[in-house]
Amino acid sequence: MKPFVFVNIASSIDGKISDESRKQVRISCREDFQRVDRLRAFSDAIMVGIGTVLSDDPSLTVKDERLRYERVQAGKDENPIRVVVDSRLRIPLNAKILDDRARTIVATTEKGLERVKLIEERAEVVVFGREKVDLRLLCEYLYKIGVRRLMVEGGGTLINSLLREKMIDEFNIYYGNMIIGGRNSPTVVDGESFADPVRLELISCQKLGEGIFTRWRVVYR
Ligand SMILES: NC(=O)C1=CN([C@@H]2O[C@H](COP(=O)(O)OP(=O)(O)OC[C@H]3O[C@@H](n4cnc5c(N)ncnc54)[C@H](O)[C@@H]3O)[C@@H](O)[C@H]2O)C=CC1
Ligand SMILES: Nc1nc(O)c(N)c(N[C@@H]2O[C@H](COP(=O)(O)O)[C@@H](O)[C@H]2O)n1
Repeated sequence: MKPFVFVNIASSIDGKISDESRKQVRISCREDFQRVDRLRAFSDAIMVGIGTVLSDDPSLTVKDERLRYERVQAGKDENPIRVVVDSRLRIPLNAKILDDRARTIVATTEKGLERVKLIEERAEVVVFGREKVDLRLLCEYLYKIGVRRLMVEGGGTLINSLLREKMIDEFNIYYGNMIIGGRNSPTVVDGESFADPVRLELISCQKLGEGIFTRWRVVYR
């Protein structure tokens, strides 16, 4: 069994999620950040790859105090669980994601065992796989500990692997009113191309702020 897995990501019109510096680019408008905050609040866990942690140093917390309050009223923690996929435990000890604002799970492999003790002082460490984190096992584990809605916020490398494993149920993509360009700028799905393109079904499409918010169901064949 696995959680319902959905991606939420902000893209430029040319499909880029950052520029060639790989630093965080503000693509979403105010309305979209509010939408993302609600989505976070209604998720049980939020997952990112270590590339995103090293580039953006995200906190992955719910920003709106009222939404955190509503979670507590519903018997949940203030913030969803944060999950980092990090094969070699490269996560910096001062990463915001390791602060005490939310429970954090760092998923690693047998290649990441050297730093386990250090990280375990700040987060739960789980080991699935030898070279890359086994995402299927990780998702099964998350389901076992009660995660039913898993929000994946990127980046493109992690999303590619999850798609190959047929783990993603839905994409929520906000297209901001900009072109970023750059052959080496990260995209929504990076890494190797698919021999047979992954097919999607459009669920909805709406103007939001200055951009477009789209939802897509993944159709695996
Ligand atoms: N615009 C947006 O909404 C967002 C943009 N970004 C951008 O994306 C970029 C980071 O993306 P990436 O470099 O692609 O890194 P990523 O966040 O996808 O992490 C990939 C890394 O995770 C590790 N990993 C472990 N097991 C893995 C597995 N089974 N499959 C895949 N990866 C595995 C590997 O070290 C791999 O290099 C940054 O520039 C960031 O700003 C990231 C999130 C959202
Ligand atoms: N929704 C959205 N729009 C953008 O324009 C973005 N650049 C991102 N980036 C994602 O948000 C994370 C930062 O989260 P915190 O504000 O630190 O909680 C970042 O790591 C990306 O995953 N998202």
